[in-house]
Amino acid sequence: MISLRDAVLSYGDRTLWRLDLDVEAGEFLVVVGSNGSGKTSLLKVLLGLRRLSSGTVTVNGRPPRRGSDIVGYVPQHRAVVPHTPLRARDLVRLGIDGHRWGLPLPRSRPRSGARHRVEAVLRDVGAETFADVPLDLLSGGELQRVRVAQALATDPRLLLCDEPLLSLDAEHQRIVAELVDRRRREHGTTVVFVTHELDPVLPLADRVLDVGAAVVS
Ligand SMILES: Nc1ncnc2c1ncn2[C@@H]1O[C@H](COP(=O)(O)OP(=O)(O)OP(=O)(O)O)[C@@H](O)[C@H]1O
Repeated sequence: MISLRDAVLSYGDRTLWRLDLDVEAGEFLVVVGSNGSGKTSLLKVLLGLRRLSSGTVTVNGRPPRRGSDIVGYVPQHRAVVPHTPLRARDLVRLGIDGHRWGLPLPRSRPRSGARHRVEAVLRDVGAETFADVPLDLLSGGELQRVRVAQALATDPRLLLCDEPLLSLDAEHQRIVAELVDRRRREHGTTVVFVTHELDPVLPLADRVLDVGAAVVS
């Protein structure tokens, strides 16, 4: 599903990592590394939002393409704007209608069946009961479930999660990690999961990649 060959990411003179990596379909890869080691940058390469400095990357056999339906993304959490008019179900709907990743993408045409799809993913993550609650009123754990639902809205084959356990208590860390893993088990979705919290995901992970150890010396 993912292949990186002699893949190097540098910013100016600073090389963040050099990676040779194959991730199989249905694999659960956990990515760790210190602050600033390049974990988010790796996800952005896989999303087609950053170019490698050298080497090659393919996702599902092709160079990554921004806005691809086969990739779902749970970005690093940012605070919800107070008094936002958006409800949980609206956020999930945006995952289908084109304003994914906070970027206005060209395809903003509503798709047939989108409403049913929104209901289905809200059900999948157990968010039906708070689907109509404004986002700024949701608890951290509820909001994180809705953000996972948004990433799953296009039925992706690859799910990229950037620290989805941040600021959740231990119980909700387990709930969110298991939610992602259930998706992987039931649909064969490949998972790349960036986290500083290893305990909740170690029982689920096939492999752990330390990008901090993948730096060129
Ligand atoms: N466009 C850019 N130009 C220059 N430097 C950048 C750019 N984007 C990111 N960086 C730097 O690259 C480093 C890696 O950033 P990245 O966000 O990938 O780290 P991270 O491992 O996800 O960190 P954290 O754990 O703190 O979220 C940081 O030092 C960051 O400042």
